[in-house]
Amino acid sequence: MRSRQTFTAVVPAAGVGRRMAAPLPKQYLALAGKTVLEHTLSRLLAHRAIERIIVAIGPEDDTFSRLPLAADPRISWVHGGAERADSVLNALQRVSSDFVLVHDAARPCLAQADLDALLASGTQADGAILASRVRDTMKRGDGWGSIAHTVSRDDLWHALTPQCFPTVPLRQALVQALNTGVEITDEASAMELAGFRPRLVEGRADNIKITRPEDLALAAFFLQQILESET
Ligand SMILES: Nc1ccn([C@@H]2O[C@H](COP(=O)(O)OP(=O)(O)OP(=O)(O)O)[C@@H](O)[C@H]2O)c(=O)n1
Ligand SMILES: C[C@](O)(CO)[C@H](O)COP(=O)(O)O
Repeated sequence: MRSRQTFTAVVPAAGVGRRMAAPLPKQYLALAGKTVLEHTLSRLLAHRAIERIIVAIGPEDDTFSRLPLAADPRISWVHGGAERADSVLNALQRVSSDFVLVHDAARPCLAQADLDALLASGTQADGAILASRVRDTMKRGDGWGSIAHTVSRDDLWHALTPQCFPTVPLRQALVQALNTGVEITDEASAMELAGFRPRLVEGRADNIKITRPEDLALAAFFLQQILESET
């Protein structure tokens, strides 16, 4: 990464957290004294190359504006959309930097060293994503609750976030993918469909996405470990 390169980050935070089965959206659940979203935003703002953050929030969200961080001049917000990709695209309309980083609000356990590594690779034409190697043996189900076959785990990765891309190609790729109706669950999927080959940057497996109830306590532990290791 060129030493002066700066980035805008987009943080999709407009989900309802169905799988979390919590009384409020998971990005606002309490984690180590703050909300999940505040930790995620703080992780990004702690990096000198992150100049601005655009947060996509839900249409009914009246919590974000009450967070102390919402007053930070580097942070602005847009309304999200029906799917994660729509939320990201809404935020991308406000991005003017050459490169953009997209990071899930539900991933607070982001280590600065991983962010450094991603930003160093993300300024190439095809972009880059943080990813962690699959460790378990992987099975494909037959749709009826049994194993169809075992999937080779050679060079098989979990796609994580942040994901970093040139802004204009990403915006175009997302529009194109959404118009084709293909399910897009991360930004790299849209870029791949548009013919790009994003780089895989190996990151920590504890950069988990808080998705199910058991993830919150795990995230609290991982976040504490990461913050202690960075002081
Ligand atoms: N329409 C949506 C859906 C999701 N997200 C965000 O995308 C990230 C990853 O999505 P996911 O973990 O699936 O969050 P939810 O959609 O809230 O979870 P669920 O699928 O269990 O409802 C989250 O930070 C979520 O807030 C978003 O901005 N807009
Ligand atoms: C973007 C992502 O976190 C990469 O693994 C994942 O695709 C988000 O999926 P979700 O179903 O929206 O949580």
